[in-house]
Amino acid sequence: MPVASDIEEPTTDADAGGEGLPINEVFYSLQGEGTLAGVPSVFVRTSGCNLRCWFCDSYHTSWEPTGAWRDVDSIIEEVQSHEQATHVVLTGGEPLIHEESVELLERLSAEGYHTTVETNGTIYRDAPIDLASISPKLASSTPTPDRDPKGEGEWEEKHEQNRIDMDALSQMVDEYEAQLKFVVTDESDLPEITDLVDRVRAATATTVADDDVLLMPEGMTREQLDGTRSEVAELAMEYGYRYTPRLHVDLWNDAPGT
Ligand SMILES: C[S@@+](CC[C@H](N)C(=O)[O-])C[C@H]1O[C@@H](n2cnc3c(N)ncnc32)[C@H](O)[C@@H]1O
Ligand SMILES: Nc1nc2[nH]cc(C(=O)O)c2c(=O)[nH]1
Ligand code: SF4
Ligand SMILES: [Mg+2]
Repeated sequence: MPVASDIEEPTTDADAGGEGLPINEVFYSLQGEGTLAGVPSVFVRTSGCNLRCWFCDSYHTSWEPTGAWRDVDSIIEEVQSHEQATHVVLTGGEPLIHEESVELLERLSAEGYHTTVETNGTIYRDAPIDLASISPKLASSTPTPDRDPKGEGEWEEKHEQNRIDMDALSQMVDEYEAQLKFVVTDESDLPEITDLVDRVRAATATTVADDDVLLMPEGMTREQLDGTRSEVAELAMEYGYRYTPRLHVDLWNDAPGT
């Protein structure tokens, strides 16, 4: 499976502008999260993010964005090289910070692919998205000085201000088939989740069923998930929400390109 290091020379600043999209990695795997878990899929990971979750499992797309600028043709070509795949997952970083993601999705859709977009739900774009896999960020994601993986809390305020945009979130839920996939650190996250789900329900014309709400245990390694998955599974049963595993972590731990 191709990994980040297979992609030309990384740029140091994925926000710096260029032709096409800053791509951190393209790889073929099983969708590990959400309602399509287990489906063979090609992942296209853009670089750059408007948030900075302390726990981000894609550090080199957020805290230290790296990648190579690639045109849409070359990305499509690499996707098509995985001949068995009918599903493509566009992720990041935050893929919807890039206007060019719309063109990529249009081309993928025209080629007949099912498209999932993994997004933090803060930016709305009009694009052929078959599944909006929205992971709104909770207060427990905020990089306070004691949890900052890089600096001393410089991102705390910006992250806190930008992590929820109700207009973008509601529009996404209204326009696309959507799942709300929350990263759960412990039971203290649940009141915020129920409140946010209520607010989304009030703001949209769409029915958001309890099983459109997914609780995903926080953890980027098997060892970390060992500390969260049982509690999160119990919370899903208690609240009537859906549990999603992190199948890729269970299968391959934190290996690159999985
Ligand atoms: C790296 S993000 C990229 C897409 C988008 N920026 C977002 O956050 O939804 C992909 C998925 O991984 C989740 N994620 C990131 N770090 C995680 C961690 N340590 N444990 C569990 N899920 C994590 C995110 O919430 C999101 O659902
Ligand atoms: N196998 C696998 N499934 C995933 N689902 C969402 C992912 C992501 O990073 O967005 C992801 C990922 O990184 N790997
Ligand atoms: S929003 Fe997504 S990519 Fe950005 S820091 Fe959080 S988990 Fe990472
Ligand atoms: Mg991932």
